[in-house]
Amino acid sequence: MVKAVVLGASGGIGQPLSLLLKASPLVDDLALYDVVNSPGVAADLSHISSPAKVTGYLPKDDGLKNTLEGADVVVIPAGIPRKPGMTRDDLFKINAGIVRDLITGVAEHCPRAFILVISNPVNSTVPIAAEILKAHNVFDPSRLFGVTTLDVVRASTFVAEITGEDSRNIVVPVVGGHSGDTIVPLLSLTKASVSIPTDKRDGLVNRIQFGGDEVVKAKDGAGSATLSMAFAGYRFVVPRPGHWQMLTTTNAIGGEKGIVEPSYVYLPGVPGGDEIAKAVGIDFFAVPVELGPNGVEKATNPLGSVNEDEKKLLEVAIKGLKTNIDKACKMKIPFETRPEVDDTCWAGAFFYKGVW
Ligand SMILES: NC(=O)C1=CN([C@@H]2O[C@H](COP(=O)(O)OP(=O)(O)OC[C@H]3O[C@@H](n4cnc5c(N)ncnc54)[C@H](O)[C@@H]3O)[C@@H](O)[C@H]2O)C=CC1
Ligand SMILES: O=C([O-])CC(=O)C(=O)O
Repeated sequence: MVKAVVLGASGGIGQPLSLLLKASPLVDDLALYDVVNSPGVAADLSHISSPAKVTGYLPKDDGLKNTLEGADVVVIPAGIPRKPGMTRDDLFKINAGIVRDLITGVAEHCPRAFILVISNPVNSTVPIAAEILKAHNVFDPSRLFGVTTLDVVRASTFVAEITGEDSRNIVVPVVGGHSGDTIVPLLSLTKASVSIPTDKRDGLVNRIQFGGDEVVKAKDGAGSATLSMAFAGYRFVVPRPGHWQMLTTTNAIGGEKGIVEPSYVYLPGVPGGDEIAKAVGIDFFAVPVELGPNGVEKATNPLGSVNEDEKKLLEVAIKGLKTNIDKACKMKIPFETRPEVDDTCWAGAFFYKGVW
């Protein structure tokens, strides 16, 4: 039995993601939550002839609790998207509060679920989520994931456009974070081995880093990537058929091993992560992680074999990420009822107090 939850299910990402989850025979129970329209989305999806039972909840009548109880996987695309001219960091103020409230619900009602944070800015919302979970004494770093899969999906697509390969056969490790130059595609480690013309390399890196802006600009005020993000989010939750699959969380819950997917995680808390955290000098960083029934089985370190250009990209990314992580963590407002939080980051305590 797999129960999947989507928080923010009525939105641009939430609806197509919920559709894909409903269509999957691997999901038995699908619970949808939003501040608007979720019962309608659930009623609509419930007519689809696939096994999952679908329910939709609003905040009233203990809606969040009823959504989350018994959840195995909680995907969070709740929050506002960018408009042209905005950075992901500009979303911090509003989305940080939304993520705080939803993660508090997760901590209270399904603390053992795999938590997949899509809401931007991922570089900061994931550290915030970690702090909330810590404040509730239920933080398991192996179960908290910042979803960076769209960067990986874009990398495969854009490399294939240049090389003429089948994009499904191309896997590019994309590390770092999820915004502009914190996104670092390690093209030198692409599998299958491809030949990218030298004069196309910089443009390709830039397109992967700023693929989100391409969509924001094209949508011209109507939001950011939703359909490709739904695909990417689904890919993180449910396995795909075929040899290009990178089996993911539902398989992992089922006990399957050897599932690898890049994700933005709290490195010091996951097996293999300590060494990478020391190498990059920050605690949150996206690397390919191997998943298992308890979440991250192992963080893999591709950084040892990168080329000189990639080393420079990494330096820039680490600097930007440090700022994003510090921003989430530096909100030092001590308060008396604060549960035990470690002294590296107080954002959770801050949120608890309802200051944000
Ligand atoms: N990680 C990634 O790669 C990507 C992240 N995103 C981010 O995903 C987020 C959502 O994007 P869209 O779906 O396009 O936005 P949207 O505005 O279409 O949908 C957001 C949904 O969240 C709901 N919501 C707001 N506050 C809520 C709360 N407290 N509880 C539950 N639901 C709540 C809204 O009612 C709305 O239905 C944005 O922050 C966006 O930047 C978008 C694309 C890629
Ligand atoms: O660009 C945005 O704001 C949405 C996003 O994260 C992406 O498309 O990668």
